[in-house]
Amino acid sequence: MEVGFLGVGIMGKAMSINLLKNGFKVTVWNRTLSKCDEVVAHGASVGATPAEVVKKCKITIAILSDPDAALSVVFDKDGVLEQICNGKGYIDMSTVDSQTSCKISEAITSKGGHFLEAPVSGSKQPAETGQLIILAAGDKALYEEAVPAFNVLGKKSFFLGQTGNGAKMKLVVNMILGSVMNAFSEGLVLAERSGLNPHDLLDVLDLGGIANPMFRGKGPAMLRDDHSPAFPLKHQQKDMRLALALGDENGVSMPVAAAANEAFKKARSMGLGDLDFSAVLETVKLHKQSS
Ligand SMILES: NC(=O)C1=CN([C@@H]2O[C@H](COP(=O)(O)OP(=O)(O)OC[C@H]3O[C@@H](n4cnc5c(N)ncnc54)[C@H](OP(=O)(O)O)[C@@H]3O)[C@@H](O)[C@H]2O)C=CC1
Ligand SMILES: O=CCCC(=O)O
Repeated sequence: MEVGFLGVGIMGKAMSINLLKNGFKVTVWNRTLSKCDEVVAHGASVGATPAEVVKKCKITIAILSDPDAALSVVFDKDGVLEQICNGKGYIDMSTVDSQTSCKISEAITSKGGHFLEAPVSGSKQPAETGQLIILAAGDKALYEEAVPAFNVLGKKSFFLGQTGNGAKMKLVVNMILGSVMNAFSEGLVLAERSGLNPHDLLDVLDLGGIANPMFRGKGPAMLRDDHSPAFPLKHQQKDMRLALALGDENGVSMPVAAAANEAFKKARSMGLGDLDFSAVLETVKLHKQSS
């Protein structure tokens, strides 16, 4: 199957290379075109614009930073809308809000195209190893058509119904993720400042009821102040912001998520936005009591 791929950032690069390794033909585009080189080295072709990719491919996948980026590649000059038509499918795997997804869906379908949103849970390593969790919603027929690709990209795909449900599910998951990361960061600093060995804390956590792959995977690196980006903090803050807006729309009080969002905003203001979201740890370390 020939697949178009828009966006070869951390996720898109890993996912498009994974498709190539599993026998798919892939045509890639990235705003910064030079970033396509590594994917081309694995056998991809390059399209000069999103429109050119859509013209060439029956199905085009996108995974871009945020709502502005997702809208831009569809609506701007040389964008997806210029070539989408009857018989072609567009799958947006970016993490955006449901309003953005619905706006894109309406535009695609008004041109006769098919639209599926399919944000993913899981990060850089699951993207490299095909272990993502795919949260799809929208056009069921396009979902069925995309299952062979989803089976390469992920360990499990969910079809969640109407457009917007995938976006909402992803935001709920990442709201929890971001809140937990803040509590974990506070725990690491509290352990150290109160005279405990934080490595012992990691061992204790790993044996208990709140053991999880994130503590296990990121904890040791965080203790080394290594925040090499797998999931950039600026994207986690965007997700907290969008999840809080979803809370507003639905009258859900989320004081924990609101506090976590403030910590991520603080981290961004400290210039940590391009580091992993674990760098929120640095905001906890800022506060040192003077005796
Ligand atoms: N990293 C992770 O662990 C996960 C990320 N996600 C989500 O996936 C999406 C991508 O994440 P990730 O790969 O980490 O992000 P990156 O920051 O690594 O990549 C972002 C991509 O978006 C492109 N982009 C940004 N702005 C624009 C624009 N205005 N027009 C066109 N292209 C644009 C970038 O192009 P350029 O190279 O030119 O800047 C790049 O291709 C985000 O929505 C994120 O929340 C979901 C699950 C996990
Ligand atoms: O959206 C990003 C999710 C990152 C993760 O699941 O570790």
